[in-house]
Amino acid sequence: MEALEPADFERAARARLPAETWDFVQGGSGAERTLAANRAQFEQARLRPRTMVDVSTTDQRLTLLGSPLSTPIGIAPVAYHQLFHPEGETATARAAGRAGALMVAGIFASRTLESIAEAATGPLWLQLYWLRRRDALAALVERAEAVGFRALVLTVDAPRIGRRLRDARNGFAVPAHIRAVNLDPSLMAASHRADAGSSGIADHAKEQFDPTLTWADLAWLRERSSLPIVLKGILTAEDARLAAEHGVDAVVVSNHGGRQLDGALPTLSALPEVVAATPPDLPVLLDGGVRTGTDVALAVALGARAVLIGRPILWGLAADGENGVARVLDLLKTELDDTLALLGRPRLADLDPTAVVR
Ligand SMILES: Cc1cc2nc3c(=O)[nH]c(=O)nc-3n(C[C@H](O)[C@H](O)[C@H](O)COP(=O)(O)O)c2cc1C
Ligand SMILES: CC(C)CC(=O)C(=O)O
Repeated sequence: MEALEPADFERAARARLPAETWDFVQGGSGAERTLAANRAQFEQARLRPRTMVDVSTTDQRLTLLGSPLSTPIGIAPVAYHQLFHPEGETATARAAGRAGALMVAGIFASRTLESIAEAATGPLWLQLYWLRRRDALAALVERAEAVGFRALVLTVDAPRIGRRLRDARNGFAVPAHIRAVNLDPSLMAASHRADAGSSGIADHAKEQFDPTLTWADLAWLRERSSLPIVLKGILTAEDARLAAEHGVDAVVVSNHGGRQLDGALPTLSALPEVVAATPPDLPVLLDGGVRTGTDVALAVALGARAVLIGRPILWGLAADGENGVARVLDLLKTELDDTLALLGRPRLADLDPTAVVR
């Protein structure tokens, strides 16, 4: 049967993936309240359609940190794409290129930065965690810059890993043959075994993530790279203001897909305060629970310049590799196009808060 919405890929992916991988993807932290709330906010919001507007052409193109994009729908950073398809991140990067979409590769990518860059035909950003081993981080930044990555995305909501009960119950560990190949194996060993009542992911983070990260540390990253710096995991006006004061180039309103602080604000609720607290020229992106073109329009109307998609990309990748990811992106783009036309707001710039009732 032809897939007509991203949820069709969700069913296909579930049928293909081992149960513990499925739980790793779909799960959140704690009671999964934030995971559910991300979706609930999109489901409860309503659009105010305008009529008698010429919508014979719609346009979802934009420029983000200097890169032209065909769509405001980008790919969120996710560890270990080879958990979902043998080609891993290179398949995802090719699909992003076909869609004219941004791809954010993860620090725990299972393919090398060089091979991802070679597969990509569109803009790539690299996500970083604040590792204790700053020398490894510095080397990664240098490599990323050398092969053409265009921004660094520092994830700031993970000083440690949220309590993910599904992974702890499953004793989830990254299978030995799937590796974060851009980092020295000695830094990754803990990911591949799980202690009782924990997961390899959580144990690894405890060992390797540096929880002392503060605003003052951004200077270290600035010194090492001329690439734009994006902070991922901002949920409050206070932190948005600090990001702007520290010269950050963009922020991503994110609660890590409900995988970190359970009970944290859903992202669509946090977006307006972050947008209000940032200067107009500082792009605000959003991720968490974006599943349809309507969701994209809601986020853009409330001030997001672009959205990132996490799990649906993995569903496409698991179901059909590069073609699955390309189809998921294509479906979302088509849905957004329909939404812009039926809403009477044919360009992204026509979307503003008056398009939304919450
Ligand atoms: C399986 C999985 C792995 C993830 N790995 C990372 C990661 O390595 N770095 C990161 O910053 N975010 C990671 N995230 C969070 C995503 O970047 C993103 O914030 C989240 O998935 C967006 O929500 P959505 O899945 O509801 O679209 C991961 C999410 C999932 C589901
Ligand atoms: C390997 C993990 C730290 C990746 C992650 O951020 C996540 O699972 O949410």
